[in-house]
Amino acid sequence: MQEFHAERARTLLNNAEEIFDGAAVQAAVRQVADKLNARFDRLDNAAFPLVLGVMGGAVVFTGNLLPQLRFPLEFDYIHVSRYGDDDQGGNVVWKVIPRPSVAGRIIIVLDDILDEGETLAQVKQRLLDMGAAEVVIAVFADKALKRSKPVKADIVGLSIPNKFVVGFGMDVYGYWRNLPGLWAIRPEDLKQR
Ligand SMILES: O=P(O)(O)OC[C@H]1O[C@H](OP(=O)(O)OP(=O)(O)O)[C@H](O)[C@@H]1O
Ligand SMILES: Nc1nc2[nH]cnc2c(=O)[nH]1
Repeated sequence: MQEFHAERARTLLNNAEEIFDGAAVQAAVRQVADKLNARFDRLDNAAFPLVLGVMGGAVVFTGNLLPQLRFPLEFDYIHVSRYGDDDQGGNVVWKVIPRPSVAGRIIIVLDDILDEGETLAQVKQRLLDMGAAEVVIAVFADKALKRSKPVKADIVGLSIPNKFVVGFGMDVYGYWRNLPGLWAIRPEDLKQR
C-alpha cells in the first residue's frame, strides 16, 4: 500500500506545467456536451442511451458533463484500472464489470483520457460481447501518440501532447485528481520515463 505525503504532492505540482486552465477545460466539456446533444437530443430519437462512466478517473468529467446533457438517459458506471498508482500502464484490471442490462442498448462510454487505448479497447469489446447495440466513446482528453491505437474515440474534448497529465480526475501516484485544470508532470518526477 502506498504512503501519501502532502509535501510530495505539492512538490509534484510545483514542478508541473499547467497546459490547460480551468476555463479551457470547461470549454472542452461543453464541446463534448454539444456533440452528444446534437446526436441524441432530437425528438425523432427514440433511443434511450445508457451512459457509463469509467471510474475512477472519469468521475470529474462525468460529474461536469451529465448536467449539460439534455436528452433522456440512464447512468451507471464501471470501474477499470490499468495504471494503479503507477505512471505506466499494465494489465487492465476490472473492479466493477458492466451489468447484464447493457445488452441491446446504445452505450455512451465516458472516460477522462484515451492514452495507449488498451483500457477503452477492452471496455468496448466487453460491452459488444455482452450484446450492446452500439458503443459511443466520449473522452475528455485524447493523447497524441506517434503510434496507432487499438480503439478510437467518437468524441474528444481536448487533444493533448504526449505528456503524463494530472487534474480533472486524473492522478499521479494517487495525487491531484481534484485540480480544475490539466497539468503536465515534469518528466524527471516520473518513476518510469
Ligand atoms: O488508454 P490507456 O493507456 O489504457 O489509459 C487510459 C486509462 O488510464 C486511466 O485509468 P487508470 O488505470 O489510471 O485508473 P483510474 O481511472 O483509477 O485513474 C484513465 O482513466 C483511462 O481509463
Ligand atoms: N493521470 C494520468 N493517467 C493516465 N492514464 C493514461 N494516461 C494517463 C495520463 O497521462 N495521466
